[in-house]
Amino acid sequence: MDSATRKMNRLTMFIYRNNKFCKDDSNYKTGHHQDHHEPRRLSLTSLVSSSSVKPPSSPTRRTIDLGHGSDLIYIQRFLPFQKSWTFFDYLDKHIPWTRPTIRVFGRSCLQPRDTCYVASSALTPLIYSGYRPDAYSWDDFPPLKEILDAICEALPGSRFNSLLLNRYKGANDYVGWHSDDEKLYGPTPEIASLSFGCERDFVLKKKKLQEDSSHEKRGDDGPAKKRLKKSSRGEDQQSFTLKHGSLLVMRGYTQRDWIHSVPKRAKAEGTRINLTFRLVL
Ligand SMILES: O=C(O)CCC(=O)C(=O)O
Ligand SMILES: [Fe+2]
Repeated sequence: MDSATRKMNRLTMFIYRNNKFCKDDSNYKTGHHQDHHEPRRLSLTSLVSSSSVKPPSSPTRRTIDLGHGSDLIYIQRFLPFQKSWTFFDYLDKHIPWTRPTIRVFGRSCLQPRDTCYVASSALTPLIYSGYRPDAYSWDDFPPLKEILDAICEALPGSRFNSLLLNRYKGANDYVGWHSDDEKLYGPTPEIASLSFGCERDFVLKKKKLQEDSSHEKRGDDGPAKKRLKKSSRGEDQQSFTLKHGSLLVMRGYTQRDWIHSVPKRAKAEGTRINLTFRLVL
């Protein structure tokens, strides 16, 4: 075989393997995504220099009316698959993740996931579960600005100036029942939630009138269940599997009238990174 043929064969193999991978995106469901190293030809510099974050054709957008002025938008393939892995790797490596001690139901405990907070300067600080994260600057992480631009383009008229990042390092990491109804977001916050990596369930449950309005944030499942009247599945509960590269937007009175959680899932072995963009008023 001459060298030109060898070159051609290598090129054909490269194209074949990449296409095969693009079509087969099933292996990240349980977080076994080691294959994603194969097609990552995009350099990190292209993360900030190219404008290819925008999907080539507009992905399908589902609106879910929760009733009484609450609704959700779900866009499954908001970011392209491989680009999403490039973001995942950047965030996994470059975000200064911490696992803080928080207070839940009067007790101190380690937050069951890693976190980081990014916000524009001089905003009212965020405090949840007795924890006040230091805010990093958007300038520290240029790819986050790129993601923010893509979200703003998809949601005309929406504004975001802060971002809470969460990293779930396997099946036992979770976020308990809570709503993001802190005063600093106003009465009808819009929260845009972008997911990367291992798929996890995101469950919403309608608040009951009996619920104690001063409930603590992001607790474990037990006490929240006790305070809530038993909720029948159906209209009062919604569940989504948040896919790699997907965008979920919570709007209207969703934070006032609903609680949400990402429960532990034995089969979710891989790492998941979630970004929630918010507007501090
Ligand atoms: O990880 C998620 O999908 C949700 C995170 C969340 O609810 C929060 O940070 O308030
Ligand atoms: Fe939340």
